[in-house]
Amino acid sequence: MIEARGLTKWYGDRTAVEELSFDVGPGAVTGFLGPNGSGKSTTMRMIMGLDRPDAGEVRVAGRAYGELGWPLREVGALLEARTYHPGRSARHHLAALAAGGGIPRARVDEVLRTVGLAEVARGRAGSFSLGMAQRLGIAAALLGDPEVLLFDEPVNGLDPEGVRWIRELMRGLAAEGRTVLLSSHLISEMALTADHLLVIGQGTLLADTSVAELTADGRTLEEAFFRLTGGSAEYRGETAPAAPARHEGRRS
Ligand SMILES: Nc1ncnc2c1ncn2[C@@H]1O[C@H](COP(=O)(O)OP(=O)(O)OP(=O)(O)O)[C@@H](O)[C@H]1O
Repeated sequence: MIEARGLTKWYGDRTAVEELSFDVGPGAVTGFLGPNGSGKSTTMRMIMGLDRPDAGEVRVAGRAYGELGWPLREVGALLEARTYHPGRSARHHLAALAAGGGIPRARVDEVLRTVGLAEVARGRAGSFSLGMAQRLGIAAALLGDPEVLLFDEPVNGLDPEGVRWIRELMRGLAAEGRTVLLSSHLISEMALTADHLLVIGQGTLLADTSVAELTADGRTLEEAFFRLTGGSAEYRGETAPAAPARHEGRRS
């Protein structure tokens, strides 16, 4: 269970997250959706104790992250790929995390097999592709066999087989009764993976609802998302490149 109450974060005079309150419950995949810059990563960082809220609080398994005795055994997260030393092997990286987190060494080989990196686990992780780095980040999140899991854009860089694998992994973790919070910009993928959705725009909560409810009137999840976030996208490109100004010559 993740419980956020009045969660607020400013960067200078910019409000990244404002008065966010929500619960993420066990036994389901909860999708975390929002346009670029809407505050998803900031929220996940606050859940993981990496950013301090300016107001409000967030609890994981009933406690603030900093109060957890063995945090890796309570909550696992993939927030960014490539958070390892490039000269270390995947196996060495995970073994160091296990040693520091009170996790049996045997878990290292288990999670390497789960994410499909067992064959390459002795090579330098610095040579990993983005997809392999994502898999290593997922292995680190799973290492402590935690009840609560957070994944920020886990399908980033994964090939179609990897995307399908992530979907099945997320669904499997939820089916085991775990709490799974998943952010992704791939709405079609979210429609296949998530049971519940938190939608944010400009740092505030726009919807806390089930996927079924959001699409009950026959709209696709993408249509529902655009309707919810229509006014809150911070960055928008042009639909066609602007034509260069023409200097019309004087005709005689
Ligand atoms: N370390 C930081 N310093 C200053 N501003 C920041 C910092 N981190 C985030 N922000 C700002 O906070 C806001 C929320 O950013 P955040 O990265 O949480 O959004 P996001 O929803 O994860 O975006 P994306 O989908 O693009 O990853 C943005 O306006 C961003 O510029």
